Amino acid sequence: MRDYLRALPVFAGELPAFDPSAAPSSPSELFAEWLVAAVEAGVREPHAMTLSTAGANARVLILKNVDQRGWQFAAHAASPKGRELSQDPRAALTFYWSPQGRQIRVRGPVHPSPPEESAADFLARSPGARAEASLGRQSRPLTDRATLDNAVREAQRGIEGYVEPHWTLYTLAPGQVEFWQADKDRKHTRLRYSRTPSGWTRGLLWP
Ligand SMILES: Cc1cc2nc3c(=O)[nH]c(=O)nc-3n(C[C@H](O)[C@H](O)[C@H](O)COP(=O)(O)O)c2cc1C
Repeated sequence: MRDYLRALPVFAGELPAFDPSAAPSSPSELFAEWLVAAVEAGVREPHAMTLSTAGANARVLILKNVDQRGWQFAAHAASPKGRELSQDPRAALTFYWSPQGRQIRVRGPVHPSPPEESAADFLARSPGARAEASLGRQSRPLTDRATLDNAVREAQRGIEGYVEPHWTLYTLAPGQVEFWQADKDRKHTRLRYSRTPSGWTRGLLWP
């Protein structure tokens, strides 16, 4: 396996240019620029990201929105990640867009959004996704597939107009955001934004 892994290429293909001196003053603006570039480069699911929680746990989630408040995602509050976030709000998000050799790391505390925003997110989901989420059993042991199918079928009967009260739109308010651009010679470009009381500061990091 070691030789097999060693033979796999890293940062193959053409990599985009990144000039940190021309970067916008806020990380959400640069994130939006990189996201659009990732879509144009054909990255599949560029809005899939790894959420790491303080309980030394990580999983992939879908990004719901980014604005001046932060990066948003949605989940059931009774899931392991929901419980971990209520115990310790410190978290990190990681994006990796392989065709471009780009990584983005976002760190900061996570807060639940107001119930009406969470409800709007829940209602925007498909009926099947709402029914599944309404069960509130995520990550618990499952005896067999038929039990899941029956439970979802049952939940779908009363799903019209129902809002799952534990469904939560979370916002990670970033303290630091790092943009990482791969370089074939390993002289990667790293630009880190740090939040200060007077706004964002920017600085380069050693690769
Ligand atoms: C591409 C992708 C997108 C996902 N999106 C979400 C999501 O938006 N919300 C969610 O709760 N789980 C999502 N999941 C499932 C999570 O990775 C995870 O399995 C689940 O939330 C249970 O995590 P937990 O046990 O840490 O709470 C997604 C998985 C993948 C692979």
